[in-house]
Amino acid sequence: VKMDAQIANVKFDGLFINASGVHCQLNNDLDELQANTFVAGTVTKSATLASRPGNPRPRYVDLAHGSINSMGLPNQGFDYYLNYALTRPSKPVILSVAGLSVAENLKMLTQIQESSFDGLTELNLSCPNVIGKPQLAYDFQATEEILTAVFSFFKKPLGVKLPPYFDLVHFDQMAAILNKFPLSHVNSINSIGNGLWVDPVTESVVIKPKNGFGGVGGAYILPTALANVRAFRMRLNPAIKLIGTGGVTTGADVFAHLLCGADIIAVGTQLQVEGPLVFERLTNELAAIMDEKNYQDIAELRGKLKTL
Ligand SMILES: O=C(O)c1[nH]c(=O)[nH]c(=O)c1Cl
Repeated sequence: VKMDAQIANVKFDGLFINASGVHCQLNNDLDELQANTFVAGTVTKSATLASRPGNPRPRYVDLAHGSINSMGLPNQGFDYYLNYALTRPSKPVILSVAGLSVAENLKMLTQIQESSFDGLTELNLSCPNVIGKPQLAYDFQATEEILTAVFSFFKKPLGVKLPPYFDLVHFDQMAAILNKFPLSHVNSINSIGNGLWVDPVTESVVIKPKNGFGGVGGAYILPTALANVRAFRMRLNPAIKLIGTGGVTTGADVFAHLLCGADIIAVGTQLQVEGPLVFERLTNELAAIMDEKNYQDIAELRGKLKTL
């Protein structure tokens, strides 16, 4: 079964990447994914200029049908990941940046522009867990302003990582903004921000930061992820590709994301729970579904979701 995709000048020989934040903080984590036959590319942990320890622990917990996290952007610092991208990969590396200010984002993007990096860059506009900082992409004016500033000098392929939206008018408004820019891709969705999990035994929250509020991932968020992928596919210029992230735990979930229009599939919580073997399982489960339906190539079904 033919499973590949292209975003800008970057060819992915397969469908699967990790979701940023999972299995991608250190070189060894990234190398392990790069070496995995069923992984088509890797995304680095979103970087800030300086390295960060992140929020106090416990800051990640697996739940019955997903996860909750308030990591707080722990990362090795931007240079570490740029260096990895420049020296190590056999497969595409997507460089994720999440500066704590517009200026910090512009600084990192300038360094990428001036470097020999020729892969994809992803501007994370949706981290929900930096205390005191909003998820930038919920502010439409600020989003348009930062993208205008970025594209005034950044000439390499650039995508954005978006939070989930929950209102059709918001899809219209955000897509109208994004369509103004020569984006390589949109990665939708990030975790559903500021969920809360309660342990009835301890009568307590389960993560320490932010009084227990954190981004929700995993099966809980699949319907929201599918809606966002579909909504943006229906609204964005076809030249803007889609990375479908959120809620993928089975081959059927992958198939659903593809029907909604995803070009590439990112796996987060299920990768955290199951480890890199998840990619072989998802590949096999998807291939079985495609065989059963007599599809030879993903291109035959991508974006072809039917309505009633
Ligand atoms: O707390 C985090 O590090 C984090 N956690 C998320 O669920 N999404 C993000 O984009 C980030 Cl940056």
